Amino acid sequence: MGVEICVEGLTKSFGHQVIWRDVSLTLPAGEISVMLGPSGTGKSVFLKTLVGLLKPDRGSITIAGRDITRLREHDLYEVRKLFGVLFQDGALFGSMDLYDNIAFPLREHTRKPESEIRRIVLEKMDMVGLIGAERKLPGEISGGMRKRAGLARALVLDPEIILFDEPDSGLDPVRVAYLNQLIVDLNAQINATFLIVTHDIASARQVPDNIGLLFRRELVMFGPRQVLLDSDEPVVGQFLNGRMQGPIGMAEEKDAAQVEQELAELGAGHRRGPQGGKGATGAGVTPRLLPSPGIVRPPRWQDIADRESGPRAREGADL
Ligand SMILES: Nc1ncnc2c1ncn2[C@@H]1O[C@H](COP(=O)(O)OP(=O)(O)OP(=O)(O)O)[C@@H](O)[C@H]1O
Repeated sequence: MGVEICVEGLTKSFGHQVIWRDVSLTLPAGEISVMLGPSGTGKSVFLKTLVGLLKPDRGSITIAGRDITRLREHDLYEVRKLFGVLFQDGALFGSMDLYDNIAFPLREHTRKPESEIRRIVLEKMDMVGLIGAERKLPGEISGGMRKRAGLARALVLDPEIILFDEPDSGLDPVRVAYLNQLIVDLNAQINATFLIVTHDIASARQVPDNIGLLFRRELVMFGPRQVLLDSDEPVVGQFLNGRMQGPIGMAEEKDAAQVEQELAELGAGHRRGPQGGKGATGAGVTPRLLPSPGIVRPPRWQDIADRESGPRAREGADL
């Protein structure tokens, strides 16, 4: 059913470099959340901290009633079994075919017989559309297929939580669209809690229930998708519209006077970026990507479908 992750007052530094401080948020059980932020703001560090690979300096991460920042290695090992992680490149073993790659966690962490392993591997390969590619090596397939293989491997231990580190990196827009649909479909089918780190604005607008944004060593905002898409917070608007105008600069943060001038110009209707315009919503709130027809949807999807087809959504569509 997925478990809730409750993060409170989390701070992480490497030496004197503070990565982020006082991060608090709750990833609701079974929902999809996306974490955004400019490069280097510590999104990957956040994922690694959630799974217990990095220790925070302060704060707590409560999963299934236990603060994992205080667990000993042995107990942490048990908690990690709740997680599936999709790394950026799929993190497949190059010398193993896809079948053996996907079977690896089952052979490593369980005592299941090969017949049961075969059933599970083929089931997960089917879920991600890879049936027939069992004997391919990672080097022989496309980047999109490698991601799907990595996803199948993340699924074999039936995780309650799946973390995705930039699942769309290196994929063309069509492959990203297919992967997004797969993510939404999987979430509806297995009902696990998903957290996705991405730079892809279109994905961030359509896929999640919740969006968070890390900037200037803080979590600027975390909340329901529509709240962030409607937000007047300059950095949120800049990021979700991919604009140059706003607090985020090319290599580093801009000074306050420059930001103020840019935002004033933007407010006065001076369009300079590809999607210049005021507010995060720009051309209305992007509709939510729904699970494919035929997939039995958990109850929250009905609420989303009703909301998306309600009067407000129609107003947005008329703009
Ligand atoms: N093990 C480590 N030791 C020291 N510094 C680290 C370590 N891991 C990450 N960092 C630093 O933490 C900062 C944040 O890195 P991270 O990879 O989490 O950023 P990110 O937001 O995921 O970036 P991107 O969007 O470019 O992938 C960087 O300055 C990085 O150099």
